Amino acid sequence: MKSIIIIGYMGAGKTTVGKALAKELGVMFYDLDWYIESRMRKTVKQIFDEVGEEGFRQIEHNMLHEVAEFENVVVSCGGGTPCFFDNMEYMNQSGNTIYLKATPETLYAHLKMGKGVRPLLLNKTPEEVQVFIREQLMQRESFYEKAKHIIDINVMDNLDKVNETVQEVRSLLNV
Ligand SMILES: Nc1ncnc2c1ncn2[C@@H]1O[C@H](COP(=O)(O)OP(=O)(O)O)[C@@H](O)[C@H]1O
Ligand SMILES: O=C(O)C1=C[C@@H](OP(=O)(O)O)[C@@H](O)[C@H](O)C1
Ligand SMILES: [Mg+2]
Repeated sequence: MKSIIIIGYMGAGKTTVGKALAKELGVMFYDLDWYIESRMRKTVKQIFDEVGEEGFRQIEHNMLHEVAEFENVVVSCGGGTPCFFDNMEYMNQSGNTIYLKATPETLYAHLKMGKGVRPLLLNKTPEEVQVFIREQLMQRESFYEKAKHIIDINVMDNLDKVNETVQEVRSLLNV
């Protein structure tokens, strides 16, 4: 199986869906943020604090090249991964890319439920976060839409939807 690479904005469910998909397929799962954290022995937040977003993007680019070398795996990227360097073209060459596409409202609802720390969203009021998501999604969409496959994620009010998305990916890729 060609590796499956999941992309999309923060809160789309890349990590959640990727993990469930890999489990079902019985293949290894790599979340790029987790991979970075274990290789650097620092959290994503610590990396942002120490070397800024620019430093993080360089590390992310390097680590992407490590995980994309693995065969027969599922990889979940960070929301910004496709938008820097030639990462998107590189991912399209290395595997089957899938964009989990969601509305700003769904993304915000997911992010509010989740406990994960996202440096780009810190120190903002709820209103500011919603505006930020809408604006950044518009800037990033053209990168995301280069993915080989796009799956629309509707408002997800329960985790059964994760399984629905996993089945959708499987039928799309015939895996
Ligand atoms: N299909 C879904 N239904 C409900 N909640 C979801 C779904 N997918 C993700 N979530 C929740 O949204 C939050 C963000 O998901 P996550 O997988 O971390 O997104 P990403 O990796 O794209 O930023 C998590 O708290 C997760 O439990
Ligand atoms: O969108 C982004 O620029 C980022 C998304 C995060 O990953 P998730 O999309 O899994 O939250 C993480 O890589 C970092 O906080 C930056
Ligand atoms: Mg994630």
